[in-house]
Amino acid sequence: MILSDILYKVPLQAVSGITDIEIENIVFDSRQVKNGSLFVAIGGTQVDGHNFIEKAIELGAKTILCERLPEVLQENITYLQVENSARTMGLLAANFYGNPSKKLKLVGVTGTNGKTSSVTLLFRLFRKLGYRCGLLSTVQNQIDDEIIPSTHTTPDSVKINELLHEMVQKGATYCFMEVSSHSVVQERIAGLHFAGGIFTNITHDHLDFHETFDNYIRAKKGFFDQLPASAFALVNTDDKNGKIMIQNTAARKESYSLRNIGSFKGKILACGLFGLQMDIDNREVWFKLIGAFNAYNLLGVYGAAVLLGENPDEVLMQLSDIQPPAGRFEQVVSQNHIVGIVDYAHTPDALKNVLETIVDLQEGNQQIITVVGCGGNRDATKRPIMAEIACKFSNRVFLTSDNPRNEDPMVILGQMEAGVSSIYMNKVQTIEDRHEAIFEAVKIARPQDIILVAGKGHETYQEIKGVKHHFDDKEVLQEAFDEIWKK
Ligand SMILES: CC(=O)N[C@H]1[C@@H](OP(=O)(O)OP(=O)(O)OC[C@H]2O[C@@H](n3ccc(=O)[nH]c3=O)[C@H](O)[C@@H]2O)O[C@H](CO)[C@@H](O)[C@@H]1O[C@H](C)C(=O)N[C@@H](C)C(=O)N[C@H](CCC(=O)O)C(=O)O
Ligand SMILES: Nc1ncnc2c1ncn2[C@@H]1O[C@H](COP(=O)(O)OP(=O)(O)OP(=O)(O)O)[C@@H](O)[C@H]1O
Ligand SMILES: N[C@H](CCC[C@H](N)C(=O)O)C(=O)O
Ligand SMILES: [Mg+2]
Repeated sequence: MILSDILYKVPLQAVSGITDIEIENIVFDSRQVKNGSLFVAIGGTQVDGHNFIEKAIELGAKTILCERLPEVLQENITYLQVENSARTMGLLAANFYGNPSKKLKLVGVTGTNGKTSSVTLLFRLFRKLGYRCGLLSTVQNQIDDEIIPSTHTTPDSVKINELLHEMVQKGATYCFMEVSSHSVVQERIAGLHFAGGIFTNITHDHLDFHETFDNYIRAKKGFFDQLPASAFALVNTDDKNGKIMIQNTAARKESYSLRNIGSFKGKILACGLFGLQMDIDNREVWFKLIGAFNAYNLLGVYGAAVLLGENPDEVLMQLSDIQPPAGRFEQVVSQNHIVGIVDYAHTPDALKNVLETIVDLQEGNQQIITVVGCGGNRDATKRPIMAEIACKFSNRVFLTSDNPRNEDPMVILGQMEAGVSSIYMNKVQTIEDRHEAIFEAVKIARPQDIILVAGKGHETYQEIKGVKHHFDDKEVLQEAFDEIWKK
């Protein structure tokens, strides 16, 4: 594509060089540059992409998009100077791929917890309603039946536009995507045209990146601030920051609630291992998802579908038949009836919600045994809190590793242990190796006991020092059940 076409309606501070040149691709990593690339220099959390401009030119980049021009400009290279290169990259990527977000209805979901659950429900619902659909999520990206592996909750702006373009080519009329707070701050969603946005909730997470909770709120609000007037902004008003999200949005303000008034009202009638029984807009419905927190996800999804023009009765009928995504309250039951639950709870609020749900299901002298860890190179302040929550709601707790990444697992575990009150000391044990921790949990379990293995959900790896080793909580639980309890 010709550079001047990619620059259509893109604000630039300065241009040096010709713009009628062919651009092969847009890249923001010098290691991906090929002949004819447009290289975007972005300031990062580790290094500054501006340091790699020379390298990119050596490798064949003909155009450089940057915030600061190099001291010496090279001949035959076009330099574009802008205020914010990440944001501008979003605009260029959209133009490069023919603005695919305008050719389908794109709905984004943001919130600390419930994004994957909500977008997956929406994707499955709209497919059942007869539409071709796309999905961008933590678990996987998808175009109808085709599964495309996912590396981030929200990919970079070039990848998003490339995938949306492919969705449009394949006839998709809807795409449901997760909008992480990182993606808003890093402008990964710049230049996208949303038909709607949903806010699930905001609780403690990612303070390593945002530094303060106020900054975290501001990041999520940034998504709603950029929605167009034609979109809807649907927020959970039972979350105390729900209304803040839509203070400055141009979009149509809508709300959902189990406790307050709202555009979409719901009530939990019953909640058990069978799923949820709810009253939604005066209709009684049964769902297959477990846990009160899923009542919020279901209500938000219902509201969004109605706002997108679907018939409420049809929506509820189809939604009642949908399964949750992988690794969200997934059960593995042993032959002697020990109930294993694998759940992606990796924040204090998610862990509390899942454990409260399990406590509600607890009968007689059933024990709750929790296996949990906290990720390395991520918010360290949530570690002591999560350990204390695990102890508060469980009879026995095994603290263990969850993607230590580049940190020492024993340091992470020490920070978790520091949060455990002295009254709980006798029920908690630290076992660094996750495989061993799950096996120990299974060894001490009796029939009917519930073992929660939290934090990794659908993940099929344990990331240690940059290497992803195969690890699947469900597989390990099954293996432990088979080895220890199969007669
Ligand atoms: C903290 C964070 O968000 N990091 C993301 C960020 O990287 P960064 O800012 O650290 O990049 P950097 O290494 O400092 O490099 C700066 C720039 O120099 C470039 N560079 C670097 C080296 C080189 O040789 N040449 C070169 O051109 C890089 O490509 C980059 O453009 O930009 C990269 C490119 O888009 C992302 O891959 C990377 O995600 C890392 C892998 C990551 O783990 N991110 C997580 C925290 C994340 O984004 N999570 C959210 C979900 C959170 C949630 O809601 O749970 C997500 O959306 O996935
Ligand atoms: N609406 C909700 N409110 C609170 N907790 C929830 C909600 N929905 C799901 N959870 C809990 O959070 C966990 C993660 O859910 P989900 O994967 O849907 O969140 P996410 O926002 O996509 O997370 P991530 O930020 O990692 O992408 C679930 O396994 C469950 O324990
Ligand atoms: N999207 C979250 C996932 C956390 C999952 C948990 N298993 C971990 O590795 O911390 C993050 O990147 O913080
Ligand atoms: Mg997710």
